[in-house]
Amino acid sequence: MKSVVRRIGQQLFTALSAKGLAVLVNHGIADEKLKSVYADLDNFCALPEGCQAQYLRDPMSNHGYVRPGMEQFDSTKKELRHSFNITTLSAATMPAQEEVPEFAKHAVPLAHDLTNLSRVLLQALAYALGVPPAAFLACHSGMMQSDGRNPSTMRLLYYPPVPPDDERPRADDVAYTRCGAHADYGTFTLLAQDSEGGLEVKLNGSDKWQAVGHLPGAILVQSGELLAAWTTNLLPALVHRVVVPAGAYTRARGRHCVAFFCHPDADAALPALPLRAPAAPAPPPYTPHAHLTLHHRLLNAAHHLQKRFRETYA
Ligand SMILES: O=C(O)CCC(=O)C(=O)O
Ligand SMILES: [Fe+2]
Repeated sequence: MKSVVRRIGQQLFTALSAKGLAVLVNHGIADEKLKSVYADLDNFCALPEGCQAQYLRDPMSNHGYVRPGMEQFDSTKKELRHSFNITTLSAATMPAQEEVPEFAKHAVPLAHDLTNLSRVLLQALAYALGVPPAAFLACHSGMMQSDGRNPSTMRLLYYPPVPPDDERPRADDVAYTRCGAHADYGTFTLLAQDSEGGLEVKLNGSDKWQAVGHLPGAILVQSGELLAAWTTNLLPALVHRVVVPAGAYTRARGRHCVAFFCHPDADAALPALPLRAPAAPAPPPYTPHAHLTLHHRLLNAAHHLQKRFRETYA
């Protein structure tokens, strides 16, 4: 088992250091589990606003429903996106049985699966970086423990169909997008998506957006800002966005995905990296929020996260 995890670590390190992105196959999470939560989120989005309002995101815990426009990465466009952030697994904080019958029943096991998968990847990465796997794992011990010690979040996302240009009132002369450019804030993000497409990334060193193709059943691993800061950019954060597809047919369809944002515990001090690393590559040309110094980010992951939330949530 240990040698398998080591090998995964080597492959993950190679992919994340070259691209900030890795593709996982044979991860053991059945597609049906994802389809079930996609359907539950559709049902939640179809509820009357008054009913949804009980579940609006709580800024303290980051848990809850985020309506389109409430979180913006790109202030120049309207971001058409519904999210349901899950940071605690208590059924009382999820849509009730009478509203979306199996929401909690589907979401909780999926959150456990993604937590377990994250734990394997954390150990694998630790081997590759030369830090003690148990210590690195211990820095993430509060993931999905529902006790407020760790900000890791499973987010269900639904991007509704985009209104066709000719049906948009002139006064509403606003450009739409699905998700503006950003890098995620934590250690890494696991991303499972349906086959609709639209995800684009800037691979390390390039200023060009590249579409990420859809590999059925695969889960993407995207490195986050905290991992980049901790490794002094040996593993650069992946800048990504979700664009509106070009064709009228695909624009008229919704897109679903599940993102699992893996973060360290709020009070964790990450183990020091051994100085075996080669010289860190130059930072990517697009460095969002460059005013936050590396030093500051490293010392205070919790403040870093709160700052990002202030920047993006209305
Ligand atoms: O929908 C996606 O594929 C990505 C969503 C995303 O980047 C985010 O919520 O941070
Ligand atoms: Fe993201």
